[in-house]
Amino acid sequence: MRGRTALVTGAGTGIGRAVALRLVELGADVVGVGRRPERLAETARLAGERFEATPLDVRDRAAAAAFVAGLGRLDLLVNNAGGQFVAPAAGISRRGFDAVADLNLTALAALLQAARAGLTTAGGRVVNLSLSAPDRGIAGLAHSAAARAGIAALTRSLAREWPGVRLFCLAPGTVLTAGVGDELPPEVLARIVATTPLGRDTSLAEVAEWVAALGSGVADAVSGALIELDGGSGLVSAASLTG
Ligand SMILES: CCCCCCCCC/C=C/C(=O)SCCNC(=O)CCNC(=O)[C@H](O)C(C)(C)COP(=O)(O)OP(=O)(O)OC[C@H]1O[C@@H](n2cnc3c(N)ncnc32)[C@H](O)[C@@H]1OP(=O)(O)O
Ligand SMILES: NC(=O)C1=CN([C@@H]2O[C@H](COP(=O)(O)OP(=O)(O)OC[C@H]3O[C@@H](n4cnc5c(N)ncnc54)[C@H](OP(=O)(O)O)[C@@H]3O)[C@@H](O)[C@H]2O)C=CC1
Repeated sequence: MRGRTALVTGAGTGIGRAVALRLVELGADVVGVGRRPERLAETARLAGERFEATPLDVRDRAAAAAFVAGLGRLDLLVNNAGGQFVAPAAGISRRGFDAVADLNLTALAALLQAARAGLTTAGGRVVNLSLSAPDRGIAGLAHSAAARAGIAALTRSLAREWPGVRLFCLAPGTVLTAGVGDELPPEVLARIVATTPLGRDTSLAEVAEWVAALGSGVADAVSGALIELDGGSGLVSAASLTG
């Protein structure tokens, strides 16, 4: 990855940090964004000088577009920033739905639009993080499942429209980050993990390695693909986070 520039959103925590560190380890120059400067600063401390942190809210369209355009040539874009709250659909207000749809789909689409020229110049690659099997429905996550299914469709559509740019949708199942621990009680996470065919979670290192591999060019015969990194959980049943 030496000599290549990567942008990782949500690089201050969890999956985003692990991805940023792995890419730096492989020689890339990594730009990491997120809202909380102190989280990004910790990633920078761990990563060393080839990581550059910029506080940015990806939902701020103007700021995000200007920032991405300023990067110029872009070899790899990792759209990892995301999140939601767990609630039954009946308890999700219009504003709540909009907030989650915006963060996980609309803002991501806008960032891709802003990065198109830089990606095209580089013959670059994109990894969009989604969530395992949203198309089967996830009870307690209607807003996010809808947005995440949209990411896969967006990935496929842009793969048709942007010649020379490879786009992938990487959909983990359960990755035991602090972020997911704040959202879901341990017994719910244990139940989801136990019911996956492989009976296991997905490690941070595995997600980071997949992103690095897709970003490195080993999968350059592929574009538009959805890769479910979930121990097979999407195969067995629609998930429920509400019991
Ligand atoms: C098959 C395998 C499967 C595998 C399944 C694997 C397990 C799950 C995998 C998922 C993993 C992860 O995502 S890990 C990442 C975990 N971390 C997170 O997701 C936390 C991030 N969440 C957030 O930051 C926020 O919730 C975010 C979505 C961005 C919204 O932030 P905002 O500041 O824009 O929102 P706010 O202004 O606070 O609120 C906007 C509206 O949302 C409403 N709202 C906010 N929280 C609410 C709540 N708990 N219940 C109802 N409504 C809520 C508010 O009342 C507002 O509506 P009004 O009242 O009408 O005004
Ligand atoms: N952990 C899991 O089991 C799974 C996670 N995922 C997805 O993978 C991604 C990373 O998850 P994980 O590391 O576990 O969770 P985290 O909560 O640790 O990561 C989310 C990251 O996104 C950043 N972020 C959130 N909102 C914004 C915003 N508006 N602008 C810029 N950055 C933002 C956060 O930083 P800050 O708050 O500082 O802005 C944070 O670094 C998420 O999209 C998540 O939904 C998918 C499947 C499973």
